[in-house]
Amino acid sequence: MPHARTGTHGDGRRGTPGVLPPLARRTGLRPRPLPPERCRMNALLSVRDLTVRYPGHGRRSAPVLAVDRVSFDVAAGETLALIGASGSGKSSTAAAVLMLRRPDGGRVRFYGRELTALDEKALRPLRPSVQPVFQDPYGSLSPRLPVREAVAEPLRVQGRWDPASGPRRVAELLETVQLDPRLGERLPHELSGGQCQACRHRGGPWRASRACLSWTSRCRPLDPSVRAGVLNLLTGLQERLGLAYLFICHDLPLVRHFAHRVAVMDNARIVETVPASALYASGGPLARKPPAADSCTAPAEAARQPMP
Ligand SMILES: Nc1ncnc2c1ncn2[C@@H]1O[C@H](COP(=O)(O)OP(=O)(O)OP(=O)(O)O)[C@@H](O)[C@H]1O
Repeated sequence: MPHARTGTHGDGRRGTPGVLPPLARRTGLRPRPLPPERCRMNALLSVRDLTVRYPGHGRRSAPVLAVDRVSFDVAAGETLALIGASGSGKSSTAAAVLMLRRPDGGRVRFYGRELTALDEKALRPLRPSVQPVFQDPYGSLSPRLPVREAVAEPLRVQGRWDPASGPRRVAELLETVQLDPRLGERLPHELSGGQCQACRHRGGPWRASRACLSWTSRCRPLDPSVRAGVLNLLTGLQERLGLAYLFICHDLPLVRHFAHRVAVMDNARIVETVPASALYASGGPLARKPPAADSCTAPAEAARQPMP
């Protein structure tokens, strides 16, 4: 078995403070190591020929082909960013991967199980391992439950709640995500957006040693230090637990920093997959067509990603 190694991004980011990318310097984001070699060889999430169609509404509107035979892999410990112009099919891809919407074609294989072949009942136990993190952090927490209850909920659901040790474990977990345990008494609307996002990850260490998180987010411009905190938290969890992330975001500098690879969607297809460090490189996907300040573009002329 090959020896696991910690790599670099090829641009000298790891472990060399003098050459940290500007975004990391400005925001306090941690530099990202590449996933170990052995992890990159094993796809945790494998998507093949994924297809999503929406029916037309009424007699005049035609059906929409939102995802057209999309294929990609994400390894344990790896972040794959999905970028592309608005309407290119990113959210529909994420929804189908998460099986929130049954795909109309193709296969989704997660941790060796073919999700697309399972019915709802068989999917249920796998759901905690494939988690979305939505752009609205408030919407993912019950508005009426104090934060400590939201944190305790996975343990209760799994029948693992121990009244003697439970409160201490909740406090420890809040500390793990860098929240003062006293915040546990508050309701979600009494927390900042970043604090809510941190709570949303409460189940991570308990729920799954492997998880696929889809951040179906436009990375709303939270306070940069809060956002850096959330992303550092995600990075820490990924390193500790070998999580795979599918990261959907319009903030390209952030994508370049946070992701290992980037898949570019255009008109329902993945047209190119490149290392994140190549995002702005000469001849790279975005070098050909500079992105607008708040959005991203996809090269229409690029060939479809070949199937492995
Ligand atoms: N429920 C729906 N019914 C019909 N068409 C839909 C539906 N949801 C999305 N679409 C269409 O599918 C296509 C892909 O939409 P999708 O939301 O996946 O794109 P996106 O890349 O995530 O866009 P954005 O970056 O704006 O969120 C678009 O043309 C959109 O209008």
